[in-house]
Amino acid sequence: MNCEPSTLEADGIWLQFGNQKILQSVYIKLETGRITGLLGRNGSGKSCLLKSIMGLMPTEWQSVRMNGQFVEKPYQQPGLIRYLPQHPFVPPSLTIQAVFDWYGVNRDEIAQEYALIDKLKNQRIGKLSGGERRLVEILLILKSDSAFVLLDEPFSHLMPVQVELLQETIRQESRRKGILLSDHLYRTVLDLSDSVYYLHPGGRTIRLASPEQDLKDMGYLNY
Ligand SMILES: Nc1ncnc2c1ncn2[C@@H]1O[C@H](COP(=O)(O)OP(=O)(O)OP(=O)(O)O)[C@@H](O)[C@H]1O
Repeated sequence: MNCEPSTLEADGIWLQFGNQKILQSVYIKLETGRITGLLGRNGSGKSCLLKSIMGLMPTEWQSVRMNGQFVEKPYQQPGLIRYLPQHPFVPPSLTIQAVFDWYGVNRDEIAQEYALIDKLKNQRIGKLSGGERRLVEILLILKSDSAFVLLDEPFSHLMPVQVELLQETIRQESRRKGILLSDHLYRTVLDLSDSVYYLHPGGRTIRLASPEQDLKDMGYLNY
C-alpha cells in the first residue's frame, strides 16, 4: 500500500443463503478518526456483514475499497483491518502474556488501566471466565496495529465497570483508527459513534439522522 489508509468503503454487498436474502446491496463507510455504529435486529445480518467486509464470508457480490482502491481480501492486507468475532478465537493453551506478545501488543501498557490483565498475566486463556476471556480478546483486537477495527458485540459478557473502561479505550483508539461498532447496548453505541447505520431485515443499510426516533420508528426500540 502506497498511502496511509483513511477510508474503507464496503459497497454493493449481496449475500443470500438459498432463497433467504441477508444483505442486498449494502453500503457502509469507515474513516480513520471516527467511530461508526451498526445496529439492527437479531438475525438481520450484522455479523454476516462484518465477516463479508473482512473477506471471510463468500458473497454473491461485493466491493471493498481502501482509499477508493479495490481490496480483494482485506484480512490478508497487513496493518489494514482487525476483526473481533462473536465467538472465542484465541487458543486456550496460551497465557495472556504469550497472546499479547503474539499479537505484538504491549501488555504492560494495557495493564496500567486494566488491573485484571496484570493480575492474570500468567494465566492460560482456557482457564479464564467468559468475561475475562472476552476482555482479553477485545483488547488484543482494539490495540493491534491496524487502520480499521470491526467489533462484533464487544460489550457482551462484560460487567458495567469494564464496559465503561472499554468505552474510553475505544475512544482513545479511534483517534488514529476507523472503528465499526456493532452491539445491542444501543445507548453506548449511540454515545460513542460519530455516525450510525441501521441494517434493515431484508438487507439494506440506512444512515440514521435522528437515531433514537428512527430506532423507535423501525421497531428496534419501544416507544
Ligand atoms: N452460514 C450460514 N448459513 C446459513 N444461514 C446463516 C449462516 N450464517 C448466518 N446465517 C443466517 O443469516 C442471518 C443473519 O445472521 P447474523 O448472525 O449475521 O445476524 P446478526 O444481525 O448478527 O444477529 P444478532 O444480533 O442476533 O447477533 C440469520 O438468519 C442467520 O441464521
